Amino acid sequence: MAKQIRTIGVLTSGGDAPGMNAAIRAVVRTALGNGVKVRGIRRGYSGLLNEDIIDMTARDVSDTIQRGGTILQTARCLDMCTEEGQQKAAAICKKYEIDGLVVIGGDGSFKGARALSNLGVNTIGIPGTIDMDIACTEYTIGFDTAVNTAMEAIDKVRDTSTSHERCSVVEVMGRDAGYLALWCGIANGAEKILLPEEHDYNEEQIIQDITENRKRGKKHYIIINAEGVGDSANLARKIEEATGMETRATILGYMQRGGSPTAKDRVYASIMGAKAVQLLMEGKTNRVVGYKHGEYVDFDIDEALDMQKAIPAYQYDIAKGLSI
Ligand SMILES: Nc1ncnc2c1ncn2[C@@H]1O[C@H](COP(=O)(O)OP(=O)(O)OP(=O)(O)O)[C@@H](O)[C@H]1O
Ligand SMILES: O=P(O)(O)OC[C@H]1O[C@](O)(CO)[C@@H](O)[C@@H]1O
Ligand SMILES: [Mg+2]
Repeated sequence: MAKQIRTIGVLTSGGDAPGMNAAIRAVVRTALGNGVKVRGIRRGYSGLLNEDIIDMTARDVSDTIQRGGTILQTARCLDMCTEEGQQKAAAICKKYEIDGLVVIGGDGSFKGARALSNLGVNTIGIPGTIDMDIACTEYTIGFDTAVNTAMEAIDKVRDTSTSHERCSVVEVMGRDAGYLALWCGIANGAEKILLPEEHDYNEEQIIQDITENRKRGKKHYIIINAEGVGDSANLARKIEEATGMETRATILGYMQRGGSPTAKDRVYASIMGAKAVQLLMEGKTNRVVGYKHGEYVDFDIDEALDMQKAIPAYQYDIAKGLSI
């Protein structure tokens, strides 16, 4: 029979994502509603290693569902990538009598969760990342807010680009993943989308395309460039030199990760947060919550991390076809 869970820990890790607070709230209230104590771990794995741990009540998460960022703070913690750091983190969980840990973050954070699971800490991951790069789930908390924020910003860039008949290189987040760039590319009707996953990015071809577009009477040329491709200012300079079309680079940056979560992010976060606690209460460990084929599901973390996710070629091709 599974050991009864008396205390649950919760932390957020990696880049913050809108909806993380809704997930924390759901974890806290589902646990407390089932007579389980909650310890909030501040600053991700860094806070765990520094024993930055607080008891949480239902009131601690009042008035947070609508707030961006994470009330628990977050961090990227290199020590957690070492065996020594992982052993220490597991020992601290035991010291604070944490029978189950909920980790809200991206693929990197899940690797830390897997390490803790292997060291005997029951751990469940919730996908919270604006990158949407977790293969086992069709949705990650934060993506909808981020893509809508970026889309609205790019609409504004487009207005001024059209008015001045300029080219704009707009850099969106995504160091390794191009989902945000692809979605903005389609939603904003961009002429070109540059993704970290596509290695066929060809400056000559972009320059030729811009020249042909001008001949066809297009008033602007919008390039959505993912952070992983980067170098937007340099690309803008080269385009201007080669085509004579005034070209500006706009880096949207952290505005994409901030802001109040959309209804979609709040709802997914609330359900995933509650499900994570239910899994721990069933004695499960080393699982990650996901959303697949219209249902909330869970996967083994090892299997989830082994799954591959590629940019859908079909969607990318359609985006190209619509940009004529
Ligand atoms: N291989 C690993 N083993 C143990 N812990 C890891 C490992 N990789 C990452 N982590 C931990 O998870 C933290 C967050 O990872 P990372 O910076 O990749 O962000 P993420 O969770 O993928 O989120 P996002 O990509 O949305 O910013 C790292 O700072 C580190 O503490
Ligand atoms: O500057 P930071 O905090 O390392 O974050 C940048 C990275 O994190 C993400 O924003 C995801 O949170 C990636 O898209 C990006 O590459
Ligand atoms: Mg990641």
